Amino acid sequence: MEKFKVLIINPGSTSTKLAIYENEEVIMEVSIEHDQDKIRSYERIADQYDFRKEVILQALKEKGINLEELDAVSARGGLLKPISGGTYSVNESMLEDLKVGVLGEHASNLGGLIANEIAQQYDIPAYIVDPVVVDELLPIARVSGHPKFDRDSIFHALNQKAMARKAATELSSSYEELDLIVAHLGGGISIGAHHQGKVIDVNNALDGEGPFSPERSGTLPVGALAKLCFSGDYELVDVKKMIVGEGGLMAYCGTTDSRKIEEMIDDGDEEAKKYYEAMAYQVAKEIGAAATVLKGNVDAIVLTGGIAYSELFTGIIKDRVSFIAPIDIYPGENELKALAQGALRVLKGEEEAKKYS
Ligand SMILES: Nc1ncnc2c1ncn2[C@@H]1O[C@H](COP(=O)(O)OP(=O)(O)OP(=O)(O)O)[C@@H](O)[C@H]1O
Ligand SMILES: CCCC(=O)O
Repeated sequence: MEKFKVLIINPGSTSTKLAIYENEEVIMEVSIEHDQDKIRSYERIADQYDFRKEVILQALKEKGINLEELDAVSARGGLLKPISGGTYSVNESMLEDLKVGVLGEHASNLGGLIANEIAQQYDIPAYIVDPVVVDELLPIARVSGHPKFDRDSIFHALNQKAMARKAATELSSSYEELDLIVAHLGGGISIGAHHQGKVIDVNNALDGEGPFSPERSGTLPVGALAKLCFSGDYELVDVKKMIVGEGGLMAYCGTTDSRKIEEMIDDGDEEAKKYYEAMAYQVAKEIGAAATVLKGNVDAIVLTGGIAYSELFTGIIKDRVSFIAPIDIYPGENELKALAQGALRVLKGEEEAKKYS
């Protein structure tokens, strides 16, 4: 069997994760935690380009990786224009959009850019796989409630699709044949209705939709929010932070770390208990909504992301949604493997790389 060696790059807000895969096997994996003061010293995420690239190259050097042996680079990226799911070749239009942040700033914008530079140097292809802007929404799901606003699909597409494929394998079926609900429970929370391989509805996890999460507000009462915006007490930047970064558990309990919240609950903190349960309640409610999108035909509900490690949290959700379908719990995320698999499907000729335009 032909062997392919792929460098994987996954830039997150506080860390950069790297791996080398030889076909499905991990040869090396490392998570580089960045100095937060250093990260904050850059005005824009795009300004971190040189810093992150150097850190990556240094880490690969320290691990003794010979970049000449690589067959491809696969990266997480980015806030591009809406696209369907799959593996994309990094091309000029994509690089332009990642540089200017066509849909906004996100750490994953750096993925395609850095992958491209390394790939060019070694004359190999660079790919991105299932970026956060994967948009497979049904036309009806795009309607917001006012013609001035459309609903956008921004979510944990890479991990949701990887875990949906895993669930399909365990059901001895294929992703394209099943109807699944996938709840990614991380710093942000997204709940996707997957219908035969397409995410036909999902909450926009980066812009105040869906359940609240450790660091995000989710949907807020819109009239009260409009009033607050015009109170004169807040700038746009403050309100944006309430929605993403400093909303949700952070605003209620002062931490985004669910493990700390559980310690607070163990110590008898009733407020922490109320808000943690409320977050699980909102997740369950959104899963119920996704079940209606799938008209009740749900083969499985998948719970994933960091908080899926918590038996307390998943227990509250299970209690409310187990009547809908069997529940599979795949804690954490498998984004590095998903990036490798996306590139491998193309390198092995099982899929053609899509073109971004
Ligand atoms: N064993 C655990 N038990 C409970 N919660 C946990 C556990 N491990 C991680 N978490 C929680 O998971 C959350 C972070 O999840 P994750 O690492 O998936 O998010 P992220 O990668 O930072 O953000 P995102 O998933 O939105 O990209 C935090 O609230 C963290 O406390
Ligand atoms: C919603 C996209 C991924 C994230 O930043 O949480």
